[in-house]
Amino acid sequence: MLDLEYVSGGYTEHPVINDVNFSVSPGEFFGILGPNGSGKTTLLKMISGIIPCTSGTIQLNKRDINEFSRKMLAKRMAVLPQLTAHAFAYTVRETVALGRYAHHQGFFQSWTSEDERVLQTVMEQTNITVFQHQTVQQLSGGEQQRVFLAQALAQQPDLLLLDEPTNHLDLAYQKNLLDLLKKEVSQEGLTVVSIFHDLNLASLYCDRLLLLHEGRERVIHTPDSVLTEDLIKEVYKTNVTRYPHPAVAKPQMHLLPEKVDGSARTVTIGPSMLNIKEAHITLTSPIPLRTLSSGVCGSGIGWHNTLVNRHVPDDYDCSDPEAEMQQYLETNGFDPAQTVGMMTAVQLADAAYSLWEKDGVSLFTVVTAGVGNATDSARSVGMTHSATPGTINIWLIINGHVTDEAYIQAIMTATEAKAQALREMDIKDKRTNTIATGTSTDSILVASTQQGGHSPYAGTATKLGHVIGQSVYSETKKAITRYQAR
Ligand SMILES: Nc1ncnc2c1ncn2[C@@H]1O[C@H](COP(=O)(O)OP(=O)(O)OP(=O)(O)O)[C@@H](O)[C@H]1O
Repeated sequence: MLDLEYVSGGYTEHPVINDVNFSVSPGEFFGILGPNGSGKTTLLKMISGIIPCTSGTIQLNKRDINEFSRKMLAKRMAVLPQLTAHAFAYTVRETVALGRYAHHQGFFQSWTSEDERVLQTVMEQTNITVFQHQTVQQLSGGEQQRVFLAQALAQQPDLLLLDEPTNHLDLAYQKNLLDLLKKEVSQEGLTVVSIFHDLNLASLYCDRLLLLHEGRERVIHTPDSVLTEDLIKEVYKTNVTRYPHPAVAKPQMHLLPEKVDGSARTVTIGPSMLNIKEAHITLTSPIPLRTLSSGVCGSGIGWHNTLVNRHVPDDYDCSDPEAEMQQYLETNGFDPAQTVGMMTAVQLADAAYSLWEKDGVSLFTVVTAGVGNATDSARSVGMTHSATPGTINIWLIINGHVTDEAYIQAIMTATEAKAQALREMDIKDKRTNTIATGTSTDSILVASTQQGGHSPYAGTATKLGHVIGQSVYSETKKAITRYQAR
């Protein structure tokens, strides 16, 4: 529906836009990205006909935009400009009603019931009906933005051009506006071409992205292909880290701030930070640790500075252990937002721990172990619960910088070492009478300071993996021996 071929142009004899080519299909949400001054607004002005091309062609529905009268173009294409100071004192209703002008035959055509229906619909969609009798200049920046979007929607265009539509909008209205546009795109066939500064919003909402660099197209593709660390670093000249959105299959880019405060000091997590009491073992780190855990609280991936392994009675039974644990942490002065919390019925005085420093690896390993619920994972039938305590909780805190792969391999290596300790100690699944591989309620945490030495991998072929395997094997055996002696 929109085709640009070798488009160049700008404000002076030196073009801002150079040889840009792309096509947008009907019903597509197309995003334009690029650093300040890369030519995004200039390109949008050229598409809307405000600035002429010095070379190349812009076609709308296979017709050159220069062949359209202003009014004909306004019926097909609406523009939501970057918000500027609006001095005029029209009411909100009057401002939105101006959007219907393109649909009127002559200047004096009377207001029709269809005009009124569209006006009411777009004011409701943008949530501005309550302001309709106020003047635009009485509104906040975000409210004004919604009024001008309503005006653009009132034009009922096929193509909507937007210049940073979420500028001035709070979080909820950013989402509302983009959800509304997406709905118009997918249900009504509207085509949207929008400039974005927020790469993550562009990733979430756009079907394809054009990345402009110094007035030229650097790449046009899906968010997955455009939002790569290398491309963004090259074009925006800043370091970013790419991560998947936790709930949507779209990439998200995270800025990496310079370390300018005391967080740059190197910390070694070790036994001096461990506090073993009858009720709980805690480890308090002076810096947040990057954690991956199966704890009751703080599970999954996160950053936490407190680790808690709490003693519960053997008959502990609770319908909502997460809420109960949260309550426990708060009551005992821990901030649940910064804490990974686990539980065990074993006596915490029997915990085994050591700081392992070997081959350039520094690892603090803490294990509490009971084997009352020992289970052979190859033959398990689900939760088993005996009268004796039976959980193995393992903490691995790496004094170093590790990758996501290394976190996963660390869990794998630790689990293998735990299974080997159980095998050598002849710990059996009581139900099957086969060697146990763990217990039915085991938990694990891998944490790292993300400072110092870098370990990309933690499988058994690596130095880190070697130390993880040895330490888990050895501390698990020690903890089980103490448990059995009790
Ligand atoms: N009216 C104008 N007259 C002359 N030059 C202009 C005009 N408007 C913009 N420019 C120049 O054109 C270049 C591109 O500007 P443009 O506004 O298109 O960039 P942009 O990518 O939209 O930037 P931003 O992200 O800052 O909004 C800049 O170098 C700018 O100085």
